[in-house]
Amino acid sequence: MSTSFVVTVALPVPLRRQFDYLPSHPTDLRENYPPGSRVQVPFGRRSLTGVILAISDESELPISRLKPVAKVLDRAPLIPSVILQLCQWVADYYHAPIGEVVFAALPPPLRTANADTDIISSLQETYWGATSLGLSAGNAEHLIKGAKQKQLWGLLLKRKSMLQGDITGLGYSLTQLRALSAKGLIQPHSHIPGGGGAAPQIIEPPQLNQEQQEALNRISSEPDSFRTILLNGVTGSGKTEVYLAWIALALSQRPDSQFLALAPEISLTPQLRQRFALRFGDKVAAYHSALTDKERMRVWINILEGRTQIVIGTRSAVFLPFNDLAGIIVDEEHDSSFKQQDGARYNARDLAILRAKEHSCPIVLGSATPSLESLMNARGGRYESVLLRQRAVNADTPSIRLLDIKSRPLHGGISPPLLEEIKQHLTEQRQVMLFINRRGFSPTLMCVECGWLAECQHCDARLTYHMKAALLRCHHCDSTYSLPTCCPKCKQDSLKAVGAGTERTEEFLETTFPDTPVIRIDRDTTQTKGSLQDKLLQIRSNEPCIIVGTQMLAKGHDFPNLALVGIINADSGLFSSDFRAAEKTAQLLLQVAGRAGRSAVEGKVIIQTLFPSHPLLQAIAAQDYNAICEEELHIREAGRLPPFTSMALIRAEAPLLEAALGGLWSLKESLLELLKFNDGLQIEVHGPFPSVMQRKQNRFHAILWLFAPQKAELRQFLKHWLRYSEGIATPSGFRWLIDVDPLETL
Ligand SMILES: Nc1ncnc2c1ncn2[C@@H]1O[C@H](COP(=O)(O)OP(=O)(O)OP(=O)(O)O)[C@@H](O)[C@H]1O
Ligand SMILES: [Zn+2]
Repeated sequence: MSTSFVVTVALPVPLRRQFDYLPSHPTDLRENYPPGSRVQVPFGRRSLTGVILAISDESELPISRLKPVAKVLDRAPLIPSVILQLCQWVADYYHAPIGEVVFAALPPPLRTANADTDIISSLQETYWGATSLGLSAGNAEHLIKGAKQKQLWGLLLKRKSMLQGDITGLGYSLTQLRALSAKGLIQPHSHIPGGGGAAPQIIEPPQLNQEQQEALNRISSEPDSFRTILLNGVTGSGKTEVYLAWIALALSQRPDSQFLALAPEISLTPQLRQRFALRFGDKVAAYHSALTDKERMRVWINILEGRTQIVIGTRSAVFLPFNDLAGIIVDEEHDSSFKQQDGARYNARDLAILRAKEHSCPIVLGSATPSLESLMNARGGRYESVLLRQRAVNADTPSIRLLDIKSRPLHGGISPPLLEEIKQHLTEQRQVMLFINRRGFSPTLMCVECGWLAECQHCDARLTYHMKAALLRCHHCDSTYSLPTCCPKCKQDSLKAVGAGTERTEEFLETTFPDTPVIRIDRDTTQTKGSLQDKLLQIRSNEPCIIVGTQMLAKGHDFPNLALVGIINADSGLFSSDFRAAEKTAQLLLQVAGRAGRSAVEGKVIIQTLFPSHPLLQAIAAQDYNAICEEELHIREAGRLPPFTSMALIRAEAPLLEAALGGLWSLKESLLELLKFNDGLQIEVHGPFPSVMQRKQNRFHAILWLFAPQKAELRQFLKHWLRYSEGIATPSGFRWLIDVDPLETL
C-alpha cells in the first residue's frame, strides 16, 4: 500500500542532512505531524528525539526503505516556523548539520524524549492574587467566613501574588483558595517569573541629553520596518539609557510587543538585567547558560506564550521563540564572544540582524568601539549610523597615560608610580580597578638554576600556578598537576613563579592595603552561583575598594565611584600575527579605560607597557578609535583581508601533526580541483598551516584559509564542494570542520 506522506526530521547527529520517516500509521493525518513538533524515531539501533522540519509527498530514498515515526511528542508545534527558518539559514550559511543547529536552539530539557509536553504544563505553576473586585472591595472581611480564610485573604492582599505551592505549603487548602475565588475576591493566573528575585521597584528614567534624544528619535522613527542602526557612542555616553528609552517608547505604542537585548558575556547580564528591571519590572528575564535547565525552560515558554517581553541574553538567546518582536539590541556588538566557538559556529550578532529582518523590526548595534565589519557596513550605507560623541554625565572621557615600566621594579605586576596613584585615589575615597588578562598567581613556574619550565603534558602550553588551590593548571585543557616541591629536573630548591596573574596582584594589594577591600573578579572567583552578583553589589555600594579583574570586567560595567583604571600589561596584543590583533587590542584597552570616571568623578587611566612609543598604544592614549580603524582598514584592504573579503577556515585536528597537515593537503587538492572547473571564481586557498598552538589535548591542529571577494560566492562554492568531500581519503583520526567568518584565525 502506498503511503500518503513523508515526514522530514532533523536529528542531533553530526551529519549535514535531514532524515525521512513515514507516519506511525498509514491512516495518520498530516495535521498530526506539524513542522516544529518533536518526534521519537528509530535511528540505527538507537531511538532519537528529532524535530519535524517538513511534510512532503516524496523522499529521495525509496519509500520502502523508510521507517515509521515511533511517536509524536508534541501535539502542537513547539518551535515556531521563524526559528526553524533561522536554523535552516544557519545550517546553510555556516555549513553546519541542521540537526545540531536545531537542537542547540532548544533549551536542554526539550532535547530529550522524556521531556514531553507535560514538562511545559508542569512549569505553568498557578499563581493566586486579588482580583480588581477584591482590591476595590476594601474591607472584604465581612464577605469571608472562617478565620483561616480571613488570614489567607490578608496574606494575598499583602503579597499581591503567590505561587499555589507556596500557599499550600503554609498550610492553606485548595478548598479555601477556591472559596475565596468563588466570591470573586481572588483569581488564579499562570504568570511564571522570569528567573528569580522579587519584582523590583520601578524608577523614573533620567532626562535624555540632546545627543541621546536625537539618537532615540532616529532609532524610533520607523518602528515597523527592518533597519540596522549602528549606535556608535563613546564609553559612558549613555547608550544603555537610549536602549531603555527606545523600549519604553515602543511599549507605549505596542504594549504587548517583545524585545531582545544580547550581551556578549554572562558576567554582563546581571547588571543589564537590573537596569532593565528597574525600568520594566517583571517583564524582563535573563537567558544564558548559567541558568538551570528549568529556569531556561521557563523563560523559553514564557517568551513563546508572550508573557515575558524583554530578554537580556547571551548568544543562544537569538534562538528564543519570540513571536512579536519589536526590536533587538546587540550591546558591545564588536565583541568576539558573539561568535560561537564550537558546534555550529554562528555569530549571534549576524543572526540577530537576520531575525530583525524576519520580524520587520529595527535592530540597534551598540558599541564605543565598533567592529571594522560594522563600520564598513555603515559606510556602505547598509547600516544607519548614529553617534554619541560625549559622555552623559562627565563631559570628558578619562585621561590615558602610557607608563614605561622598563627597568622599574614590579610588585604583583604593579610599578611604583601606579602604586602611588592607587594610594592617592584611595585616600580620596575612590574606587580603583586593575586589569590583568590572566588569572592564577603566575603564568609561569620555572627553575632559576636549570631553566626547567612547568609545561602541560597534553598541550604546547605552560602551566599556570594557582597559589590558593596549590596546584598547576593548564588553561587550555584544564588538566591539573600537583605542585613540585623542588625542580623536577635538577632537584634543587630553585623554583620561581614568574610574572603576575590576578591572584598575585590581589595578594600584593591585600598586604599593601590591609584596610581596603580587594575584590578579585575572574573565572576562579565567580564559579559559585551568586558570587559574581555579590561582588558587583559590593562595588556598587561605592565604598573605596580595589577591583582586580580579567576581561570579564573590561566592558559594559558602570561603577560610578571608579576613578582610576590601571592596565597591568598592555603588550600581549602588540606583536601578534593575528591580523585582527590591532583591532582587538584597541577595543579591549579603550573599553577597560572607559570604566573610569563615568559619573561625577574624574577618570584616570594608566597603561603599563614596555613599548610606550608603539604607534597603536599612542593612538589608544589619544583615544582616537577612528584613526585606528582608518589605518587598519587600509591594511586590510591592501592585504585583501576581511572586511574587504569573505573568509572561511577549514580547521583540522589529528593525533599527529603530519596527519593534520596531510589531511588538509588532500582537502586543498580537491578544492583546487573543483576550482579548475569554475574558472570565474576568485577563491583563494592558503595553507595548510599548523595552528599557533599546535598541540592541544594531545591532538594536533592545523588550518586552511579560504578567501573570496563575496560571501555568497564562497558559500555556494563550499556547499558544492561539500557534496564531494565525503569521498576524499584522509589520514586516520583526522577530523575537520568549516568555520565561516572566523574571528580566531590562527
Ligand atoms: N541622560 C542622562 N542623565 C543622567 N545620567 C545619565 C544619562 N544617560 C546616562 N546616564 C548615566 O551615565 C552612566 C553611563 O551611561 P551608560 O551606562 O548608559 O553608558 P554606555 O554608553 O552604555 O556605556 P559603555 O558603552 O561604556 O558600557 C550611567 O551611570 C547612566 O546612568
Ligand atoms: Zn593542557
